[in-house]
Amino acid sequence: MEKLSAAYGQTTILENVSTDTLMGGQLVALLGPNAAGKSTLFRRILGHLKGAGTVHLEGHSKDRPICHMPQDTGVSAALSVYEAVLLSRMQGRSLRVADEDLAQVENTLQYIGISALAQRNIADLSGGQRQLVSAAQAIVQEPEILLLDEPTSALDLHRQIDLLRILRNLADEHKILIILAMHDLGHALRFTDQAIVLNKGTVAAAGLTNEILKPQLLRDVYQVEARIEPCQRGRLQIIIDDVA
Ligand SMILES: Nc1ncnc2c1ncn2[C@@H]1O[C@H](COP(=O)(O)OP(=O)(O)OP(=O)(O)O)[C@@H](O)[C@H]1O
Repeated sequence: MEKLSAAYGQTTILENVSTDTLMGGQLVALLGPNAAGKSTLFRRILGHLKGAGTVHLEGHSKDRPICHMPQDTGVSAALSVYEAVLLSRMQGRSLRVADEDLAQVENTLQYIGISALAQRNIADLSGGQRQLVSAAQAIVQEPEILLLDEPTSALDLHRQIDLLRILRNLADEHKILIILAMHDLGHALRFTDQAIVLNKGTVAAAGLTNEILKPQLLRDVYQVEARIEPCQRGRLQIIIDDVA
């Protein structure tokens, strides 16, 4: 990303957002307070919003390499989970459904742990179940770049960890670049290798997650007094002492 900007009407939201080259195999946390511009940056990367700057995309092998899971996973269609995931798989492809497509839908439902929901109507699911279906709808497309907007916000603790492990695995084994807008800095420390911190539409910090998440940054960006210390098992933990 090179000097990206974006605006809604006359209101500038993103200014001069640049990053180092992001690579397949990385799980990148896109962090920052509410309204910092995370979802807007996804829209700008996808080209849904125009603005100055350039997104350079190199080395991809598909016509549609990027897949996006939006924050709002509201549903309107009366579809089963299986149909919804298959429909996502077929986006931008020929209308003929091949055996491979059906197999990929089944594999993805199993991978995400929602095979038992396959025949349920998506409108009847709980918020967390729906969020897992949305993740499946993105993953089933086998993208090379995956932009996920707070994909664990409706999940219980166990399923948050499950999904983050799945994403880590997708990045490691399938060399997908995954950018994950998220608020849980502990999860960011544990699962992601890189982080981009947005604050008021500009990049406050970017680099290795465990190098940039420091007390000073948490103070400046989140107005929180915190320490980052290893637990007995050596994992970095964020300990909040106070909020301004
Ligand atoms: N469609 C829109 N029209 C006008 N302003 C918008 C629109 N979408 C977002 N904004 C504004 O742009 C700013 C950035 O919003 P954005 O959704 O990108 O933030 P975010 O970092 O994803 O926030 P959150 O963590 O709360 O999801 C906010 O001030 C928001 O009100």
